[in-house]
Amino acid sequence: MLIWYAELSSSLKDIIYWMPYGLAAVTAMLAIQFNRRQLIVVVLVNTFSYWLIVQYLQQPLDVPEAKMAFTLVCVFIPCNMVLNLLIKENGSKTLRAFLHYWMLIVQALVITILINYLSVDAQSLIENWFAPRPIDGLVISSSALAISTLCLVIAFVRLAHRPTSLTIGLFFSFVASIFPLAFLDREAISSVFFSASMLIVLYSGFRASHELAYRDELTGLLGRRMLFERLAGLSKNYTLAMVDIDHFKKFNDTYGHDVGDDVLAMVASKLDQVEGGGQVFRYGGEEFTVLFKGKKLDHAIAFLDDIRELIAETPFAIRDKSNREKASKSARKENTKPKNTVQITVSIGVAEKSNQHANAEEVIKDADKALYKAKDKGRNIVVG
Ligand SMILES: Nc1nc2c(ncn2[C@@H]2O[C@H](COP(=O)(O)OP(=O)(O)OP(=O)(O)O)[C@@H](O)[C@H]2O)c(=O)[nH]1
Repeated sequence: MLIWYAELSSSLKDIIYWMPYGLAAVTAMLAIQFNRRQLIVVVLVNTFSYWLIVQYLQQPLDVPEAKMAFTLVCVFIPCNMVLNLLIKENGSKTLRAFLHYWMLIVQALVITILINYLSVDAQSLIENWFAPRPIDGLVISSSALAISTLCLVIAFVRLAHRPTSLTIGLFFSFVASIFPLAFLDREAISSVFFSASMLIVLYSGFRASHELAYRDELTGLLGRRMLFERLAGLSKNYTLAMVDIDHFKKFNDTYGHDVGDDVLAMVASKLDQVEGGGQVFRYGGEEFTVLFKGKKLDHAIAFLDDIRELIAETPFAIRDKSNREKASKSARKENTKPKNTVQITVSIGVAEKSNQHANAEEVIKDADKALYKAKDKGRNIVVG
């Protein structure tokens, strides 16, 4: 868009000018629908910043109000974007969410007042800190650059700590929003980059909602719904394995449901390391499915056996709760450390899609039959 902008018709230029507002409206509607405060905050930050740029920054930066607007927007965007990433998502209609919106509205009012009504002396005091002193052709000031860089580093650490679709989207929408600040002299740059920023959060909002519907919360694996969707798109040439944790009921009865959940998560993370092109799904309860697209039975069995062995060789640490309750305070400290370990094993039944299978359900049935055989044979084994 930026490359061809000069040659575009005036009506197309108008569309580009209004695009950030249009995308903001769409994102806001979806954010309310998805119940996501973080998306609404991005909409508010971007909409106000874009308005500020359009309103005050279409003139040379040495005009006092332009200088002040630029100074403030360079601090407003990074600080609010990083804060948004750091505050945990807890819905768009909670008290905390409304406080956050109000905080932004107050900031927007203060900024507008500062630009229009602050005395020249007070303005120059603020500008001494943040004024746009160009560095190497960039318009952004060194202090604004320092603030943006610090906020980007914090946002990146947050992203690395919890890389979900939404945090990835929030991070890159932040990058897209601060980018034009360094190149404000280019025509239409803010329209294009604020639009990009909105599109990124819009897309990540869709991704996050999609994952919510298709991902299993406990294990982080894709769920049964996604398995059947994937299977519907495959006609032939795949191998499918059903994986079941051995004696899991006994385990649950002995150590409790919470420890059982930990075991499920551990087995899921080990299974997810399967090689050879296997994709893992939580089928339900303590059963998992591994799908090998375009692979033969022997190929799948070899990789599944490796993963079965890996699970059997990984000791699972149990915290002894009952003893902890009886123990004295000092002893309690001791007991919070893993006390004993247990061995977890899985049995695996495998089936390859053939002409005799009319549909995916029949392949699953055959893999289930093989799984029963594995249990009969004494468990901790792969049967194909
Ligand atoms: N903690 C926990 N337990 C679950 C979950 N889903 C299913 N279970 C338990 O998994 C157990 C399944 O046990 P069974 O199907 O009887 O079989 P098993 O004890 O694993 O024995 P074999 O399969 O014959 O080796 C039941 O006790 C369920 O309550 C879950 O999400 N969390």
